[in-house]
Amino acid sequence: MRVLLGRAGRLARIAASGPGAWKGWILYLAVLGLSFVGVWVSVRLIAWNKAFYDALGAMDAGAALRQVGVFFALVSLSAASWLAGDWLRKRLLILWRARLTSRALDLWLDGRGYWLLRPGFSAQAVENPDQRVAEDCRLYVQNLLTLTLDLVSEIVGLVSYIAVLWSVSTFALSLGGLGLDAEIPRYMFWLAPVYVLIASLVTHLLGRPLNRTYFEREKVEADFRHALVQLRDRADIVAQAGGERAERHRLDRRFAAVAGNWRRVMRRELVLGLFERPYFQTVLRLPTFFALPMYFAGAVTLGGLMQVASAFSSVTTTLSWFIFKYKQLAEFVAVCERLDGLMQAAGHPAPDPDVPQAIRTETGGGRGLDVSGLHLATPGGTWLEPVPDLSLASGQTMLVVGASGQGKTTFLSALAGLWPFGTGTIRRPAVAPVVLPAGAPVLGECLLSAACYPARPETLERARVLAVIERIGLGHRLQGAGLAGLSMGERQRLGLARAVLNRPDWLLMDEATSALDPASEADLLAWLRAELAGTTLVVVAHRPPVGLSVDQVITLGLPDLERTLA
Ligand SMILES: Nc1ncnc2c1ncn2[C@@H]1O[C@H](COP(=O)(O)OP(=O)(O)OP(=O)(O)O)[C@@H](O)[C@H]1O
Repeated sequence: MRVLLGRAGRLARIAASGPGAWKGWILYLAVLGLSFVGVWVSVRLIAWNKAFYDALGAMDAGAALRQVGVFFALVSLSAASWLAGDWLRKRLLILWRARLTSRALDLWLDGRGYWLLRPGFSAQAVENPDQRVAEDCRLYVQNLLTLTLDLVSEIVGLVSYIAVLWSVSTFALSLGGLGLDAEIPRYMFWLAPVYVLIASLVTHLLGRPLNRTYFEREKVEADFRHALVQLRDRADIVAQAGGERAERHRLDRRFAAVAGNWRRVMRRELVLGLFERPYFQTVLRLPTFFALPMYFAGAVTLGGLMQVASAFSSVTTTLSWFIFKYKQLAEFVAVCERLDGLMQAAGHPAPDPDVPQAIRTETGGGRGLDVSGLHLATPGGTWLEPVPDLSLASGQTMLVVGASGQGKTTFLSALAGLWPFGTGTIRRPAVAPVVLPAGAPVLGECLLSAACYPARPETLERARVLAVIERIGLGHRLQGAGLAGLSMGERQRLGLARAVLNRPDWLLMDEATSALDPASEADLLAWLRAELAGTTLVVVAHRPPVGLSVDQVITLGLPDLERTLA
């Protein structure tokens, strides 16, 4: 319980604090105030019960008609306050959800959690972060509002209903029928909490396994959705490989986990429902039966009986909050665990502590690079071949070669400050480099944003951006098709445009021109070098790029076979 309150409290602090937090609190208090109006109407309806049924018992048509009018007035007030409360509650929901989402995104992106906390990279990898940010933020705020607002108004309601029940259940229950010479004064009043306490304990025992099952449900649903997104993203590869059956098998396996979890949820909800459902249906009827002995003994009128039954069921229904909300509480517990887990992990993203992470990075004033004693390891702790010590002056070009799998890409990651595993020292420019990764992935939503990434197109001079796109030979793609179907060579051209438009102090290129024909490669690299004359260049390639003069070559691990033969 303490752990849950800790998690829920940490998340609530994020949602309800910060600049302009007062707006949220005003909305919260307004919703709370409106829910009190609802409580007042319910209390008033208990008194209405007596007045109406007594009027019926006395065959007083005028009084009964007046009570019909009172009834409609009360119901209208209740409906109006409910609708207003619901509207304000929805506004509050989006306000607090936006804060929580923004904080989650800050932590996830700024601390590089999205990179460091990937499965296979970190011992505390965060699974399905997309679902946690997109859905859990919404579910958390939704449940927080429903549960806390309900709880407060239930507590206020409870005090009012208890007062009413105390005042109307004046009669005692004689235990003479059981052979005892005793009686329980105000027995209807004492019966209510005992009845609910026993029911709550039973509910908790039957419903406890639901927490874990709900937690699993979110995970398996997210895994299934993610598998479908992967199929969409890799549509061309799957189609070329004729991988439909393999994909179907993968999706079936993920869905089998969803179905398995669903069956477990069904079983557990059935067990809980076997108790909860009959309880729900009897809680409103039983009070009348409990009060019948007094009615037949002539201690109360028909109106009095209805009033005491109504007060009793109001008290028991309010006290039964825990029972009726059990499933929602279980879901809330699961959401708090997932969302707080993401926030905590992203706040201190730590890769596997058992693998050495002793790479010292110094940022020098210039654009040069110095590497000494650098020895890199994989996230699993396997050492790669040591990187030769090197010194690259500002504006120079270095070619990195080596057979496949020797650590060239890993070396670039380490230079960029993204690879924590290993030992040694790197002195590098202060500002982050532009990295053109192997495979030439394209980031951005249209050609303009992809060419400028990570700069936003509106921050650069539009005529220049268009001229660069023309220069790399993609002017014809400015209209229409967006980024769909760009060839590997075209994506690599876009990468070169990114480098030119972002004008980095240093540029890391991983097989960034491998798909270009030699003439285009020579032309574009000469253009890139002229545009970025002062930029320090580190180029990973299995064959020296055509048209780029290289100042230094280093070989990582085993050399390329081609170079060995040469
Ligand atoms: N996230 C990771 N988890 C486990 N092993 C990794 C990871 N990243 C890289 N490795 C391993 O580290 C080694 C070096 O990989 P790297 O990609 O740096 O090689 P490379 O020299 O760039 O290869 P290629 O020329 O084929 O692109 C490989 O054995 C690779 O499997």
